[in-house]
Amino acid sequence: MDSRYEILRRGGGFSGGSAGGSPALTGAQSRRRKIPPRPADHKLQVIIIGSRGVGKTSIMERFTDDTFCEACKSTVGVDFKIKSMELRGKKIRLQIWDTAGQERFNSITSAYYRSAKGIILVYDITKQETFEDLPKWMKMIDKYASEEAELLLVGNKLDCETDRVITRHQGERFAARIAGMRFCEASAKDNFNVDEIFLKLVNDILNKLPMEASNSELCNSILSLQPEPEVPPELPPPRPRCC
Ligand SMILES: Nc1nc2c(ncn2[C@@H]2O[C@H](COP(=O)(O)OP(=O)(O)OP(=O)(O)O)[C@@H](O)[C@H]2O)c(=O)[nH]1
Repeated sequence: MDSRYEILRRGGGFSGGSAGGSPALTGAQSRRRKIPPRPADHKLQVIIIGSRGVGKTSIMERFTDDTFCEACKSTVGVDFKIKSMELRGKKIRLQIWDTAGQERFNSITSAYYRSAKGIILVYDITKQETFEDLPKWMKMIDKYASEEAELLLVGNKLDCETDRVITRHQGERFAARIAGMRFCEASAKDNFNVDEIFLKLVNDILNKLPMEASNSELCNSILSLQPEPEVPPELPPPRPRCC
């Protein structure tokens, strides 16, 4: 079959093409359509957990779609989004699992922990109980997640500074007690530190991949979504995992 016909047929019905007498593609269009998308160098899964209403969905949607919903529905079970990103010259296909904060979904959500290479544990800096729930979430991590998973604690809703009840120091102290856990505060609403959460987590995950460790690209790290800083100042340097 004529390869040009193949291209037209696959593209048929899309975006305002005329019904009869298909115009020939220009050389440039033809070339553009033939190029398949570059396959991902790495496919990674990360999971977002934390109590109800802390902003897990909002963080995910701010990162994947740059949107924020003032009154979104509670997640039922598990939802996910995919975002491709460039990091250190590698194409990363990131699958983000957004879990329900309600306890009654724990039996469903726990099934997603095992394959996650990174875990984002979120609390709300304006809600004491979401911080007090953290040990409960750590138990879930200990029980269901891989020991190799990178951990990041996020105090969300930083834009609500006047309603803050959990100090930054409390968040830092909690994270410091968990071997290898990083910490930052963020605002999904104001889009503060959201890209950094994912970039930092993926960067840490890549550092653990055996192939990557010997790769000289490590010396020239570039986080493509954010030209600078490479390591956000909010995040402390990694600590070795030990108890
Ligand atoms: N002010 C402010 N509100 C936020 C922020 N992030 C989320 N919210 C609001 O908090 C509420 C809950 O947000 P969600 O993203 O649905 O929270 P969730 O953790 O996914 O909730 P569950 O699915 O029930 O577990 C919504 O009304 C959001 O608009 C933030 O950074 N600042």
